[in-house]
Order: sequence, then structure tokens, then C-alpha cells
Amino acid sequence: MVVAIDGPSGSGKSSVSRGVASALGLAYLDTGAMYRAATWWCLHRGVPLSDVDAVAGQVRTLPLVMGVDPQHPTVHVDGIDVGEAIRTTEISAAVSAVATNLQVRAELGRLQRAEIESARVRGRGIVAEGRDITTVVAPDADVRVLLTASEEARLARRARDVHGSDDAAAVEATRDQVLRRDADDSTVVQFHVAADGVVTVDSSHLDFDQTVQAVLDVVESVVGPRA
Ligand SMILES: Nc1ncnc2c1ncn2[C@@H]1O[C@H](COP(=O)(O)OP(=O)(O)O)[C@@H](O)[C@H]1O
Ligand SMILES: Nc1ccn([C@H]2C[C@H](O)[C@@H](COP(=O)(O)OP(=O)(O)O)O2)c(=O)n1
Repeated sequence: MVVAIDGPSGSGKSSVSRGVASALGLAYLDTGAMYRAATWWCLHRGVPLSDVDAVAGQVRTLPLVMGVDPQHPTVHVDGIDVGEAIRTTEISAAVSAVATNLQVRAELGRLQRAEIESARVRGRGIVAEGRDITTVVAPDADVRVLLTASEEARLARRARDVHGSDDAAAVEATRDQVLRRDADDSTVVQFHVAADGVVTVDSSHLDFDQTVQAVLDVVESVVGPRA
């Protein structure tokens, strides 16, 4: 089974997808981490992100290994564990420049399809999450979900993650990496409105466990009850 989940920043894609994958015994692919790893690789190699062709060339050499265990997802580039390095504010601020490069999207989309196919062939199935999984990377997925949440809820969640608080100052400090990044990313991929056949789950008024359950309910409604 392939489950595709898209949505904006802070909607809960990564955490909820991991919860769903764990509950169903599926692999888990964080495609945002692949764009972050590509950004890290270009900066590590001194490639200016404004040079579209140089970035695309560098990403074609990306020696990326994604660990797809939902309990312990990992990201290695050239043998280096970059799991923490790709979550820094520097990468969060820079990643849209790489994610809006259409040559990069073609290359990473190819890698993502290969990961999904390899999970399918191994008979394990996978939950893949990002911005264009339901529409471009795996439009034929068995289950397709758009996970949304109000701007207010998304900002508060990210503020708690990054600053340990959701007071006004923390929310303001988070605005760039949530709303500006979504606005930039939206110029090349549409993840605010569900495409045909994609089920919307709005997590604004749900807690984490309720959101995982809501997605599991969608899975069950599409593929039937689990054995
Ligand atoms: N339904 C929810 N209610 C409250 N907090 C949530 C919910 N879903 C996710 N979170 C929390 O919000 C934060 C952002 O979630 P994350 O999975 O990183 O979102 P995304 O991958 O969409 O950016 C995390 O700390 C996560 O635990
Ligand atoms: N399938 C995808 C996944 C992520 N991206 C882009 C969008 C984001 O700016 C970056 C990082 O994604 P990530 O899911 O880690 O972002 P969050 O911080 O969880 O909101 O990559 C994309 O363009 N397409």
C-alpha cells in the first residue's frame, strides 16, 4: 500500500505520517528532508543557490541515502549523517531556492518514485509525505490525503518546536520559515487545495493522536479494515 500525504508547513505531515506508518507497519519517506539534504549538499560544496544550472548539476551528484524506518528516519549524504544539520534555520531559510528549481524537482521526484517503488516491490508499502506527492510524485497512490491546519495553528506549533513557546514573539520569529516559505514554494507546486480524489484532513482543532486516527480512518475507508 502507498499512502501519499501533502500539506503546508506545520500542518503535521512529518509527525502524523510517522504515526500512521508505525501503526500500519509501513515505511516512511520524508521528501522535505530530501530537499533539505539537497540544499545542505549545495551549500557544503559552495554552490551559489541563485545559479540554477549549477545547483541542478550538483543535485544530480547527490549521494543521498534515506532511512525509511518511521521510528528512526535517517538522512545520510556522502556517508555523513545530516539529520540535524538539515533542520537548522539556515537550511529552512534557504531550502525554497532549491525546491523552486524545476530541474531539481525533476531529479528528486525521480529519486522519490524509486524509493516508493522499492518499498512496494519489497511488499512493505510506504507513507510518503511532502508537497506534491498526491499530485506529481505518486498520483496513483492507494490513499491520498491533504493535511491542512489554520495559519494560526501551524504558526503556534512551529513556534513551540523552534522556540519552546507560542507567545507573540515566538510566533513572529517563526513567520518567515512557515508563511514566507509556503508562499515561495507555492509558486511551483500547489498544496493548499485538494486535487481530485484527494481527501482533506483539517487538523486545526484535532490533537496529534486524533489527527493520526483521522488519517487511519481515511486509509480504512479507502482500502478497507486492516486484517
Ligand atoms: N494535530 C496536531 N495537534 C497539535 N500538534 C501537532 C499536531 N500535528 C502535529 N503537531 C505538532 O506540530 C509540530 C509540527 O508538525 P510537523 O509534523 O513537523 O509538521 P510538518 O511536517 O507539516 O511541517 C510538531 O511538533 C508536531 O508534533
Ligand atoms: N515534496 C516536497 C517536499 C518538500 N518541498 C519543499 C518545501 C519546503 O520548503 C522544503 C522542506 O520541506 P519540509 O517538509 O521539511 O518542511 P517543513 O519544515 O516540515 O514545513 O522542501 C517540496 O517542494 N516538495
